[in-house]
Amino acid sequence: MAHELLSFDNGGALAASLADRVAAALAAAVAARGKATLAVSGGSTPKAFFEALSQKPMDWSKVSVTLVDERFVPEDNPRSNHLLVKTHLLKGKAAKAGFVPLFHPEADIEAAARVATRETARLFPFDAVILGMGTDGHTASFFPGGNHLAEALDLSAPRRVMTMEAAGAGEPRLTFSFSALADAGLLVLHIEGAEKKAVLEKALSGTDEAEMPIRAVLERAPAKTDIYWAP
Ligand SMILES: O=C1O[C@H](COP(=O)(O)O)[C@@H](O)[C@H](O)[C@H]1O
Repeated sequence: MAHELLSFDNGGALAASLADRVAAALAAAVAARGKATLAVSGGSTPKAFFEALSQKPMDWSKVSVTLVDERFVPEDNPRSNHLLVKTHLLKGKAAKAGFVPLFHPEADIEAAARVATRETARLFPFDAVILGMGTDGHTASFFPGGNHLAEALDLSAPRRVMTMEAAGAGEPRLTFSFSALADAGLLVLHIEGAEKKAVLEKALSGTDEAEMPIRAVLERAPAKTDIYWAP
């Protein structure tokens, strides 16, 4: 499907613009259906965006927030994406939002994925999904060499939370399937820096999704992907 590159002078300008855009999408969903759903990424890139979004006035009590992917670690682990969102987004005006975690303290990660699939089923389709991208071309936890990559990228498979292990992933991961993310009302890829711009250009110049899973989003997502970039 189509994608569009939106370039900004700096990360602050990007964060402000993206926060305006996401807040408008969530407010429109609340006005239309009485509720809104948002799935965000972890990593280092989204902090300024989270801070800006947390201050947007709207009826946050009607908004459910979740993660596109999570490490199989509890919320108090410094590498937890939940901790990142709690610290930078679920505060200020956004403190009233509901948070739906992917991590659950089950005996094993497959059991946690089953619980997360059940607990997140009411969120689809997402009103807004904000993806990130690693310099290896992964997005969500769709990692090159991931043990469940082909199933995760299958758009005809049911929307669900899956497990993923990969050499580049560190801990075992929980991730929404591509089918759960790809038809969002607003689908954004948020990347910053010259290195990620070069990774994006490489992704756009080829077709092998196993090499660079971000290509699935750029080429096959039914929703248009808006790429927010700043140096
Ligand atoms: O592992 C992850 O990394 C990507 C990108 O993170 P960044 O630190 O380079 O911004 C992120 O999109 C994903 O949610 C996260 O789990």
